[in-house]
Amino acid sequence: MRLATGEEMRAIDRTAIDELGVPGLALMERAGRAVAEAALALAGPGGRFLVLCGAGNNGGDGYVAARLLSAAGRAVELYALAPVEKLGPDARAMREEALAKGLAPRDAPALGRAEAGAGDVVVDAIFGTGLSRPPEGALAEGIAAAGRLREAGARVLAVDVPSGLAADTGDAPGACVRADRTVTFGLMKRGLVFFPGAELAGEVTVADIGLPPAALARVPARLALLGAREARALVPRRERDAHKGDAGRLLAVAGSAGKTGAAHLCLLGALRGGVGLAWLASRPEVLPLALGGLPEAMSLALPGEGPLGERDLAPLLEAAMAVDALVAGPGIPRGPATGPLLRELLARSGKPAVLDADALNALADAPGAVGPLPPSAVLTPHPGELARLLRQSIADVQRDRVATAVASAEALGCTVVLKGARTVVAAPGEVPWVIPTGNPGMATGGTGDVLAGLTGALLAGGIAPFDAARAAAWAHGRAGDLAARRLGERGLLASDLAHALGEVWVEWER
Ligand SMILES: NC(=O)C1=CN([C@@H]2O[C@H](COP(=O)(O)OP(=O)(O)OC[C@H]3O[C@@H](n4cnc5c(N)ncnc54)[C@H](O)[C@@H]3O)[C@@H](O)[C@H]2O)[C@@H](O)CC1
Ligand SMILES: [K+]
Repeated sequence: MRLATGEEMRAIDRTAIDELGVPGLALMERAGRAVAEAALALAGPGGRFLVLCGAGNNGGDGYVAARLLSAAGRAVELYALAPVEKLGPDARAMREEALAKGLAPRDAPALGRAEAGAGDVVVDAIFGTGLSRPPEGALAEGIAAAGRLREAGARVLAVDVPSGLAADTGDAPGACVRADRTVTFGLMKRGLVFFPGAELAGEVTVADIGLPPAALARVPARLALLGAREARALVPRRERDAHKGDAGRLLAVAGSAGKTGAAHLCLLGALRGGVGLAWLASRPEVLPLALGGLPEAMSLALPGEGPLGERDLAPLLEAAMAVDALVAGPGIPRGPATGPLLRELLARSGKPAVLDADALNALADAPGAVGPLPPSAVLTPHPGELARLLRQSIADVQRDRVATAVASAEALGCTVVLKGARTVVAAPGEVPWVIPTGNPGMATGGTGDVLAGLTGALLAGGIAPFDAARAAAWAHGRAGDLAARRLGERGLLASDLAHALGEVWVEWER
């Protein structure tokens, strides 16, 4: 599903109105109708509606909703929180129509005295995508009143976005409405997907307000949200006559003394991810500990000790030539020669590869800017790892996660999976995707190792790197969500998540 910014919505609206002849008032009427329908569905029997209208077209939608709710015979209190001179022509016309139908607008002080309770609905039409600075004055009072009325038992329905939310980022620069539901228009907004916006918006629905497909097509999509059906479509069903070779062979370079669990979880992720055959390459003393309880996995001992380096290239390359994909990184022993070894392994084998954790740190250890990798590589950094690769601070990486993921994919020439709350997957020349699955319970040791193994399994199964990365990130988050339902976010272990991948496949194979 495509995600839009406020600026993109304005460009689409302008195209629809100015070039395709769709009357702006018709769009506003449909927007207000969608709000009125959602408000009726949210209200209790006989519930009243308190409609709070601000200074822009968002307020215009509110005036339409108030008129339609009143016409449906429901009790409506209409609050006009901005002077009429501030309204644009469409919103002003809708206000006049509401007044002509007998609605009398009240002011901000009256809202301060308003009361509401269970069954009532507050319609928040104070700010939409036009918010340009933190709310203040009567408009901020409106936001505060919505909060007070919600505490008293009313439900809050946000029009387009919760008022006070920055529609492009999901940040709230000042006071912001907390909604139970949000009806957004035409396209899903970015700010409704990222935190805290995703939390403040409640349940979000996208209403079709009749924007012509030609207007939507005129403004290219720059970000998308991976839905369940889209994720599932990335992973082909297994043929009925498949054998283990078809499901792919994976070589994982993982684990070291003290980090045998990272290798175990990586292999577990790969096996639960459906790989046909999986090998763990590691130092001899690591193998028995890492593969305990994993009889399905095979092993490749890398003789010697200490960090991975030049002398490991020959055995790794030989093993790599016999598999379909590689994973490198979880818990590997890292030294100055590890980065060059991994680059050499990828270049000489030509196999698609997931690079995670200390493989990324090993690349970052090299002096100067980190140069491009083969296009079939998939990097799965958390913000700290990406910051090291890009020679930036973590705050820089996190400031605009989408932009960082896109820029790093371009600079590194391959797929980048920027992990965190709302993982972003980017690849050179592709529209980036946001992954909506997952929960804070996954912020626990080992879940990244599971993702690396799972991504490797999908790569080994022949799925293209960008598709494998997106499907794996989605399924990983979904498995985390399913496991957290049973164990709680607090109780969730990385191994629980790996096993819950089986439940995701049950959903997908239905
Ligand atoms: N044709 C269109 O453009 C349509 C727009 N629609 C609605 O219009 C909204 C966007 O309308 P607008 O661009 O008018 O923006 P808003 O309705 O979000 O209003 C913001 C208004 O308040 C002002 N403002 C911004 N921040 C402020 C602050 N902190 N304190 C005081 N005033 C502030 C802005 O200058 C602007 O006039 C959408 O969210 C959607 O609800 C819908 O009616 C569908 C059609
Ligand atoms: K709003």
